[in-house]
Amino acid sequence: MRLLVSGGGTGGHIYPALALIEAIKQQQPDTEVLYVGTKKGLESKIVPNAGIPFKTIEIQGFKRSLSFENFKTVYLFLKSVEDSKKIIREFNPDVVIGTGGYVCGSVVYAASRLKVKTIIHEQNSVAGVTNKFLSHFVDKIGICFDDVASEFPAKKVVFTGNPRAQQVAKMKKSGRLKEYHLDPKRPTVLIFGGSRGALGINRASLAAIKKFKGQPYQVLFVTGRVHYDEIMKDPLAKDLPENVVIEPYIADMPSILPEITVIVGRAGATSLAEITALGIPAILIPSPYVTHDHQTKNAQSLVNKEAALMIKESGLNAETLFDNIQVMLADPKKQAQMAQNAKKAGVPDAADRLIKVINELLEG
Ligand SMILES: CC(=O)N[C@H]1[C@@H](OP(=O)(O)OP(=O)(O)OC[C@H]2O[C@@H](n3ccc(=O)[nH]c3=O)[C@H](O)[C@@H]2O)O[C@H](CO)[C@@H](O)[C@@H]1O
Repeated sequence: MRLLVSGGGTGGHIYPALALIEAIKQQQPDTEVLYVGTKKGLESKIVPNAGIPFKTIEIQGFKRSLSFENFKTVYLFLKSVEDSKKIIREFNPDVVIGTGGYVCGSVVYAASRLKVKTIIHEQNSVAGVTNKFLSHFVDKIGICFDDVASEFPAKKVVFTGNPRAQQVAKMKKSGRLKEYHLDPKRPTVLIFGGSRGALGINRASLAAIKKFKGQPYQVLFVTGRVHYDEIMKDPLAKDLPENVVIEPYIADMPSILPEITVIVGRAGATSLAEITALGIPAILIPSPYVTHDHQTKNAQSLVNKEAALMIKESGLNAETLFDNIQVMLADPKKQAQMAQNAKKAGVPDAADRLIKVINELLEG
């Protein structure tokens, strides 16, 4: 099979694509893959590092108000559709898959104009702007939350779950925490604010560091690459307690997740797919800065199943962060129940489900 994938901007759109590619290559080793992203998005680092052929186009998102920038955006969109067509003609894919982010808008649209088979994957409980636009042109739409189905043409929608879940579900404890100078035998709290880090979570975590001192658990606090230097300059990050480690980014998150006792983080859809794939108790702090507040909706779906706790960003500070961690760590019964509930919400065969959609589309 010749597979062209596009999705980017943030990790939440990139890692599902990489997980899908990994699963397809396992099942159909002669598959040829090309990934199309932008230079500016995280994909320009993550995808070549994963050894996947990568090409870029130039694109930018629309501003909400009428502005000169929007004319530039329209120009860039039309140009990027032409550039995408060139790449598609050269690569000659059997199918083009978009996993979200502005970049896949141009690529998948161009593919549909060239009559190439197309699929989009929507990770969230609220449809992204790009996927909503593309839903009129594509053949199939893979979703991860039932709620989002009503936003798309019904006959195209298939519930697949997020392929990243399958990649993570098969991971076992491997002692990798040692690489971060942590003890794999000690309960571990992982704090991170999605793929780019989150200022609010970073501030509260920084202010909570002194409280973590002497606790029976250890804390791996991941700041996000762009925030790391600033955090490390802060006096609160000096003389860290022996049980706190600060890192800018975890390149191979699936390898450490099985060793994590509790996750504190945003409620990005791909993070939630990982949490539910393994059944990790979580304290979720949804980003209030995303379209239609979709992270609150993502998080609420787990809270309703008693699979996670939620703190609103407006109520987040060192005390609420620390107190929620204490409550969770002090109650193994609650942890186990939450883990079980989370796992029930997981879709550990999501990549296989999406591959089935691809195969059926190609056969049909
Ligand atoms: C601000 C924003 O627009 N966020 C969106 C973005 O979030 P974001 O890109 O943060 O996505 P998610 O939280 O869903 O996923 C983050 C991904 O990055 C990985 N990771 C994170 C930190 C790290 O150090 N190493 C690492 O590998 C996680 O394991 C996970 O696979 O895409 C998600 C999926 O469409 C949406 O639900 C989010 O609302």
